[in-house]
Amino acid sequence: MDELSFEPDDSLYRNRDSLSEEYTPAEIVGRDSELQKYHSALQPVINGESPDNIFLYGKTGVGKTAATNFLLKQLQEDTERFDIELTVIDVNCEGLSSSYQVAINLVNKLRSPENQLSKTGHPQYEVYEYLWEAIDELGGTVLIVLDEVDNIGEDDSILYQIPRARSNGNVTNARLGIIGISNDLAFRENLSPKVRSSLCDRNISFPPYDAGELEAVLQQRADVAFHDGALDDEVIPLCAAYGAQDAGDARKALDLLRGAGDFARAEEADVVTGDHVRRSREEIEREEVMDGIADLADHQQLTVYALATLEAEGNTPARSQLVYQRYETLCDSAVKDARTSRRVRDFLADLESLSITTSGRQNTGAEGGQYREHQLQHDLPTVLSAMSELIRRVGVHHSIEDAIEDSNQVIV
Ligand SMILES: Nc1ncnc2c1ncn2[C@@H]1O[C@H](COP(=O)(O)OP(=O)(O)OP(=O)(O)O)[C@@H](O)[C@H]1O
Repeated sequence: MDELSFEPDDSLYRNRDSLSEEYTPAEIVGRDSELQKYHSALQPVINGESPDNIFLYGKTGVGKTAATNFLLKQLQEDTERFDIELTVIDVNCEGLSSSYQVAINLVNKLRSPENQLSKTGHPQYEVYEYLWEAIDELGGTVLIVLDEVDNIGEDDSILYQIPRARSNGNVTNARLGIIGISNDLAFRENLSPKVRSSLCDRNISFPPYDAGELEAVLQQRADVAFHDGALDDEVIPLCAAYGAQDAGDARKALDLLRGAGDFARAEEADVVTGDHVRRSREEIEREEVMDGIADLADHQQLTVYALATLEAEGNTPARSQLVYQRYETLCDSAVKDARTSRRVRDFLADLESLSITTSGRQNTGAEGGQYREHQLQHDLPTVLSAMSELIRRVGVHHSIEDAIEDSNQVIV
């Protein structure tokens, strides 16, 4: 061994970073037909022809960005080989809610740091003129990639202006193409016909991954991430099966695998097992539910709070009526007008569909009626900590006094 070389000292991971979002895989697996279509849509570039405008759509985590990065890197290498001038400008439209903002962003990507445009205060036509100028200066073929393009909102004129810039005589020296990427499936449908016909020369749909495709994605990444023999045989099929259930999202499947590796590492296990995967999944679900509760509107959170106090008293599963009474008490304490009991029943149905609570139907027996009973789907401390901000405002109910660290507040 070279004295100065570094050796990984982790017995499980060889390269944990390769499971992260930033890592670019050497190859894209499980997307053969999509890559084929994408490749053929980009073919005009290497022929020195005007590029087609391409629109990629599919749900989150299905490989749209990964396939784009992979193919454009390949295209850049090949254009160099054939002496074709190509510039790729990549803009993620997250946080850019109009064509104006996207155009300024594009201009600034093409300008030197000392020559940047300020973000406001220019007439729109002027920003477009700067853009055409900068693109003409580049010459050759210019591909503009707009990821998460659905953020652009109603002012979508740029999606019309760029594809038409050459035929409108705004750009004469460069061939211009646009690649729009979106995970909002309704976005393309809602584009004005004018924009749709210019932007969508080629539509490429990325469907969710099935379990077999996810296995291929995970296996390829695991070969880089883990030492040989570090994973039990069931680990990858299990992550793939869960990933396929979770909307066929490769990002989630990779997170699950990394979580399992982290559980195994924390307990200094020799191998990652199916049990680690299951615990990783529970942890991820728990975080999702925490986020879900924290995002609820106040009256929905008050409904969860009511159920949590009943749970702390050992009174769950609890009938809707009982939940409602406790909810009214909490509303009083919060100095909020209580919603109707019917509305709270609707909240309880919503909470069940968000996997925050579970509800069951019971028969009343002789009268032949039915009623619903509810309980939390997750442990009480998790739920209470997701609602800590609301509890601070409303006050600590006496039933949860022991479960709250800082219960030095008004007791309801
Ligand atoms: N076929 C694949 N081969 C290897 N890795 C993949 C593949 N598909 C997706 N990934 C990985 O999964 C993660 C999510 O993929 P990607 O960012 O391409 O999804 P996306 O469809 O663009 O999603 P979003 O719409 O949320 O941006 C990335 O870490 C990516 O490297």
